[in-house]
Amino acid sequence: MNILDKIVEYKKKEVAERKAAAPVAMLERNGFFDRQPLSLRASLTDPAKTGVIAEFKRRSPSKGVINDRVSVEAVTKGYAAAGASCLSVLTDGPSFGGSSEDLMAARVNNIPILRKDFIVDEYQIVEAKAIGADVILLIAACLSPEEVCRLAKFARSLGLEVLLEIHGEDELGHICGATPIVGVNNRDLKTFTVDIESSIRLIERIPTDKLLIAESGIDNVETIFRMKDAGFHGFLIGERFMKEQDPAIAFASFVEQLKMRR
Ligand SMILES: O=C(O)c1ccccc1NCC(=O)[C@H](O)[C@H](O)COP(=O)(O)O
Repeated sequence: MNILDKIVEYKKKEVAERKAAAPVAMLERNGFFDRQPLSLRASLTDPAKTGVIAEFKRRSPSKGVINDRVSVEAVTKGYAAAGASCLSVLTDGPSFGGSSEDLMAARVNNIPILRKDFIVDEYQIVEAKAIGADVILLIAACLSPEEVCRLAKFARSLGLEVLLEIHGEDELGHICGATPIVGVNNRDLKTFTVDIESSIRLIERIPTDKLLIAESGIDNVETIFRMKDAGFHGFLIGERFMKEQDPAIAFASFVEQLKMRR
């Protein structure tokens, strides 16, 4: 069994336990449930912003501990102030050291927030709304095409946007009418190999009406410009900033480099 299958197997157990402890009706009473979500699409296409989805990520299966000394509130405020189009906050505990509390702490910011987790059940989408997320991630490698379309439609019925993540050609069939935003993960989540070139090749096969996000392994502005030229509209970046002592300062200096190249 590969690491992704293990994560998903554990996730299903975790969700079943949470469902029993806090039924949906209870989540709907959470403070954030009735707020109007912000739009990732609008933010990504705003020329005043960077197109970067800046991620708060304490650790990962591929890298172990990245940074466990910083506060989610301070880092995400810095990301937002420096021009992030969106925040991505890991809410998975066992593999990434994240939590729902992290996302709620990031909600002090007035830009869209992606709930970064392994979503396998409608319950997690209700949770996402209840903790203040605006966007959810659906990972093709964890779901069938039918599950993607069902979960995406459910998220949209709650006013949330959906980022569908694919990695290889074999996942192109997961794209559907309910998934207008498609992310191409440069990292193979089963082997952790990162390959920017294969993502660039893959986008030629994605319908041209989709908003495209490049994800993972982006560590310099040159890569952003290459990927922009190839047709990507947004860039999800975690470790490049989180590995630094002050991720917000690292992001601000990255943004300066982006501006100089414009
Ligand atoms: O990052 C991992 O090791 C990982 C392993 C298994 C499943 C998912 C994983 N990462 C999730 C992500 O998609 C990244 O956190 C995100 O794209 C940012 O990547 P990076 O800029 O390389 O930190």
